[in-house]
Amino acid sequence: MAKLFRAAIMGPPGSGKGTISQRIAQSFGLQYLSSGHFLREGIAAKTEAGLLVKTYVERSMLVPDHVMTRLMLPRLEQLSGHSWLLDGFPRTLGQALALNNLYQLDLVISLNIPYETLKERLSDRWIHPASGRVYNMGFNPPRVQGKDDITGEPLIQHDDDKPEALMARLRHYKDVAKPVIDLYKSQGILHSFSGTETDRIWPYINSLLSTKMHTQPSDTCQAQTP
Ligand SMILES: Nc1nc2c(ncn2[C@@H]2O[C@H](COP(=O)(O)OP(=O)(O)O)[C@@H](O)[C@H]2O)c(=O)[nH]1
Ligand SMILES: Nc1ncnc2c1ncn2[C@@H]1O[C@H](COP(=O)(O)OP(=O)(O)O)[C@@H](O)[C@H]1O
Repeated sequence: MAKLFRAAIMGPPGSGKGTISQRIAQSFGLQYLSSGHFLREGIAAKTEAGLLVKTYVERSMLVPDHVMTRLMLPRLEQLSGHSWLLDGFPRTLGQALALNNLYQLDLVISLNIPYETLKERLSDRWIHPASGRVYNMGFNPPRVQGKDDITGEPLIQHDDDKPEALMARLRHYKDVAKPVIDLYKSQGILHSFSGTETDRIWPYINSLLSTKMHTQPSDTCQAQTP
């Protein structure tokens, strides 16, 4: 059977994880799972998971590791037989170790983007809440202002994308991510990319993935089949 490919993308809020993940999913056919989107979906649908995490997500606090792993690991089990890309999970060392017990990641992408760039991007970020599609009024504006391209539904902004909340979020991200990054570095699977423009970083990621997925045959065709 073809070897499955398993990857994760890390980086501070606004670093382009969602944007790059969408390109990876489209170009390489990986199943894409964003923890933030998954949690918000549960909250909107008032599922058991949604009720459990609501207070944390609404205050931009990390959901405790035991809750997060209890939600995400079964979700990954549903993707067995597919190659996948995780965005936003694992975020802590505890989550990374729990994931490690079940799956060996093939590749972790880490994005290093300067603070000023993050601030500018997030103040301009608009989201279609139902799908998680992300727009930016300068970089990739919707076709009709304030409306999602596919559904025509209204776009929203997250409160915690405002500059006053950003510095604390970034500091917190760095503290929590460091041991996770160190773990993946020690496993030899971490690849870091720095820059201020997604379009300049993307060709390097594209070529890295082409090489990695080419050297180990993947199930990308299966992954695209519903
Ligand atoms: N100006 C600009 N905006 C970008 C670029 N890459 C992504 N964005 C926008 O920056 C915001 C944050 O990107 P996103 O992918 O949501 O980052 P995430 O928080 O790491 O998932 C979104 O509004 C994107 O459309 C870029 O190269 N330039
Ligand atoms: N891996 C995770 N561990 C704990 N909480 C998480 C995780 N992923 C997402 N969350 C929760 O969901 C919220 C939104 O996540 P996300 O969309 O990734 O945005 P951000 O990058 O701003 O944290 C977070 O503020 C947090 O409450």
